[in-house]
Amino acid sequence: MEKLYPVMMNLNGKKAVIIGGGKIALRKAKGLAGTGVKIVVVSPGIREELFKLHDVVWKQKEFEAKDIKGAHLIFAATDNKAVNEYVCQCAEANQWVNDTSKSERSDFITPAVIRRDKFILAISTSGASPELAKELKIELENRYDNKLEYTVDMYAKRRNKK
Ligand SMILES: C[C@@]1(CC(=O)O)c2cc3[nH]c(cc4nc(cc5[nH]c(cc(n2)[C@H]1CCC(=O)O)[C@@](C)(CC(=O)O)[C@@H]5CCC(=O)O)C(CC(=O)O)=C4CCC(=O)O)c(CCC(=O)O)c3CC(=O)O
Ligand SMILES: NC(=O)C1=CN([C@@H]2O[C@H](COP(=O)(O)OP(=O)(O)OC[C@H]3O[C@@H](n4cnc5c(N)ncnc54)[C@H](O)[C@@H]3O)[C@@H](O)[C@H]2O)C=CC1
Repeated sequence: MEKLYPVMMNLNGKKAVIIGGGKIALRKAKGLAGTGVKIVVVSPGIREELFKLHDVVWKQKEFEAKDIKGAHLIFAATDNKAVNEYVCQCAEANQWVNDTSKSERSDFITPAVIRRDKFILAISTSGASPELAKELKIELENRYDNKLEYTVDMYAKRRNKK
């Protein structure tokens, strides 16, 4: 695989479509929540917690190609790998797809994340071991504690004075 490029995205006003309404769909939606992105979930069934999330619109149906029209980000998160593969096939070349069941098929992947307001630490193994990314996150959570919010604000203030 080619090397991956890390980036922090401003998703305000963009559209993300998640195919599937289960555990992994919920995890991806939680990561997107609060970014200002419009989240559409396409799935015959949906977890209650996902349904209740802010900014989520649920289309109760099985996936069809037209469901990803106009989407900037697409998450193929069904428990059916053939459906996930079909989602990838349906995407236009200028759309970004994350196949949660097959990293090599993805245009982007989501890292393990530590967030302290403006401070964001993203940890990735380039898809090699999500489990390790999660373990490292847990290990680093104490090192980068809530105080960091204030440290960032302090540095930002000092910077703005210049
Ligand atoms: C490529 C990637 C694509 C993507 O999902 O974006 C991907 C892919 C896959 N994950 C799989 C399995 C598991 N994933 C987790 C957990 C997490 N997975 C996350 C990210 C990523 N997972 C991306 C790479 C990240 C990197 O750069 O390293 C985390 C970090 C963040 C997040 O989910 O947003 C989140 C931790 C959240 C946290 O911080 O707590 C666990 C453990 C658990 O759930 O507790 C397991 C079970 C153990 C195991 O299998 O290792 C499978 C097999 C599926 C199958 O069996 O079919 C695939 C498919 C494949 O490998 O091809
Ligand atoms: N990337 C990651 O971090 C991980 C990815 N996975 C992958 O994610 C997949 C999903 O896992 P879970 O969310 O736990 O499964 P789940 O069983 O909780 O949810 C599956 C969802 O897919 C929906 N679905 C099924 N067929 C569909 C169709 N044709 N169109 C639209 N929606 C459809 C179901 O209604 C259900 O809501 C797994 O099969 C696995 O391959 C699993 C673990 C971690």
